Amino acid sequence: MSKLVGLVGWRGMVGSVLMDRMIEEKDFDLIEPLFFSTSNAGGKAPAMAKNETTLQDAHNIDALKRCEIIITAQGGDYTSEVFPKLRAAGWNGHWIDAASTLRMEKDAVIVLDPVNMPVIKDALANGGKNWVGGNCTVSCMLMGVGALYKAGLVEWMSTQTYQAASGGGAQHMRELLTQYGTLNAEVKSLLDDPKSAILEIDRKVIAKQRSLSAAETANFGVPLGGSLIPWIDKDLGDGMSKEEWKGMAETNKILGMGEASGSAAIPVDGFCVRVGAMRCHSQALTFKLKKDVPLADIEAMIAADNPWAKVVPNTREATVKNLTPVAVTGTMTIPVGRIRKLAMGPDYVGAFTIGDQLLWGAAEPLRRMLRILLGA
Ligand SMILES: NC(=O)C1=CN([C@@H]2O[C@H](COP(=O)(O)OP(=O)(O)OC[C@H]3O[C@@H](n4cnc5c(N)ncnc54)[C@H](OP(=O)(O)O)[C@@H]3O)[C@@H](O)[C@H]2O)C=CC1
Ligand SMILES: N[C@@H](CC(=O)OP(=O)(O)O)C(=O)O
Repeated sequence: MSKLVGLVGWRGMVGSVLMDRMIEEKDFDLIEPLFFSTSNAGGKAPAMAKNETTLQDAHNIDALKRCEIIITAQGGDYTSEVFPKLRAAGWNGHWIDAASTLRMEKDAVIVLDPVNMPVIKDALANGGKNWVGGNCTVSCMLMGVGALYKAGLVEWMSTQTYQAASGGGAQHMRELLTQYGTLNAEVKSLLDDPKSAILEIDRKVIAKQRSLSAAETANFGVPLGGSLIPWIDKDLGDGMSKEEWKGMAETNKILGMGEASGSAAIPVDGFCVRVGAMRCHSQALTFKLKKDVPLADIEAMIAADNPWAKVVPNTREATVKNLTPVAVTGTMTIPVGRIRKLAMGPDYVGAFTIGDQLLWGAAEPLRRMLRILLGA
């Protein structure tokens, strides 16, 4: 008989991408899904439901306890509230979670199996039950350049990110587009007139950006359309943003290095910046390698690492065609381009990589963990 798999958060943004991927990969053929809701218990479950066609209350511990596996993309508050109660009630099933809440717990594994299958297998063998998707920027980065870490070549890495609006959630994506629309409307008549002065357009745009209404900046707090925000997530009070902190903490935990394993952590640091892209996170990487490795070898390692990492030749033509959020959105491909030795010395390598933060950055590692648990 198929395992009963609870699905929580399936209609949210991450959850919807997860459902689409599960349908595409025929994951529902392998499970008996039980759909939960925090807002519509008793309502009709989506079409993927088989025998269990009524939405269950996502706060009902007895209903959750029926499941052998639970996948949640409902959010951190939900995890904080429900997970401890469920475990305290004696539930011993597998918990697969998109939220960051449990990520750094000792008994949780950050799942990204093309990169850390040995870590996952080891945890499974030791009775592991808690599986958490990684931070989107970290997961996309490791899908692209994980080969260099696996080969033990990285002495340190610096990241400069260009993160999409979707990282904040659906409302942030809407807000970005609304701001773009407002700015366009402000100068539409001047744009329509080819003879109008560009500095007049520029003056009107900046005046509008500086006077956007509170409603138009409710989510980001400041304008993002035509601007950028060099701070993502909480202020840790030591000059670092929480998103920047995750870079080193999660990279090392995923790889089974650092605190988790008793080995020295690889330093990873840089700046995380929100830009006006929709759902792809991009990042410029600087590596200090432990030795001088020929570029061709680096490219070959990256290309051979997993079926999704694709080396983009370091030419203008290939880069502008293949290495942009517009090219990557909605695809599983993780292009890695601009790979070149840097002026600082032969051990210094630069690269630029992009990933769809809702696919490899959120949904995909979860459904792949489900497959691992199902042995399929
Ligand atoms: N956004 C991102 O980029 C990433 C998010 N995550 C994590 O995933 C979790 C969920 O994020 P995200 O998907 O952005 O959250 P959403 O806000 O899109 O969805 C969360 C829940 O909100 C409820 N909801 C209320 N109104 C609506 C509506 N109009 N449409 C859809 N759902 C609605 C749904 O619960 P119900 O059906 O019970 O009412 C849904 O499951 C978070 O923990 C986040 O940290 C992880 C990686 C990336
Ligand atoms: N913080 C990410 C999105 C996200 O949900 O991250 P995390 O899963 O680490 O909380 C961003 O804003 O782009």
